[in-house]
Amino acid sequence: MRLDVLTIFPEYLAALDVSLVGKAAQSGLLDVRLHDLREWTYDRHRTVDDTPYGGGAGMVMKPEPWGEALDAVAPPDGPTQPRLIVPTPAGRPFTQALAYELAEEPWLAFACGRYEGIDARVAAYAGERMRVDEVSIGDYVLNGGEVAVLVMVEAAARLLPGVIGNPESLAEESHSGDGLLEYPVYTKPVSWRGHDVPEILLSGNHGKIAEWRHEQSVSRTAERRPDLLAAWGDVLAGKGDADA
Ligand SMILES: Oc1ccccc1-c1ccno1
Repeated sequence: MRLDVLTIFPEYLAALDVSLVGKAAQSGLLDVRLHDLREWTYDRHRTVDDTPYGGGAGMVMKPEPWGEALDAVAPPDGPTQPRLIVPTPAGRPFTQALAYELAEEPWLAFACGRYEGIDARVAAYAGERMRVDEVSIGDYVLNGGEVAVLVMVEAAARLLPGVIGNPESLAEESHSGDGLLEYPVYTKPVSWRGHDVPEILLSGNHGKIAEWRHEQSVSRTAERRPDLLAAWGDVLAGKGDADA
């Protein structure tokens, strides 16, 4: 998978050089390319923003540098085009399902907006030749898209074959296939500062352990994410697909 990240803070993405994503890049599973948007500015101050049409506070990222950067990274006459992901609080929610989708893509490009956002014509222009998804990683506001890119790249890259040691562990994670939150986990020592490991986990009865873990997942989901259980309630009532 090729990953291009366009940003005015390429140093922010240095985290992509460490841990699992860094190892994947070193092993050739990922081809990570960082681009400083200011390479496509030509004035003395290397300006990337300007005041918003229609008034309002803050600044908007100018379309010209973005258009030239996208054309340089993904030439319009090139044989293939990337799927462009634009992190924004106004985007569709980033979910584990979308992470799996992105992990299937041969080429992803990420456009990191700052200020009040990127001139809307940039997504329209890119959409003339590539798939463009505006994506939010949650209902809160950041100063820029770089953090969101780190989140999405890690969530997708870890799903690539060969990136994590034991792919079986993917099946039991929160938001994995069954849509429930994962159960609590324990390791040695069996007793620690007055807290003991639940007896069932020491029983060796794998059927009972699986049952207990499922009960824990359901109770955690009901307590912390009743919205996920509601989705399952609809499925059980034959009203739809929990993954929708
Ligand atoms: O708050 C943001 C500012 C810029 C780019 C992205 C975001 C964001 C917030 C939540 N998901 O993405």
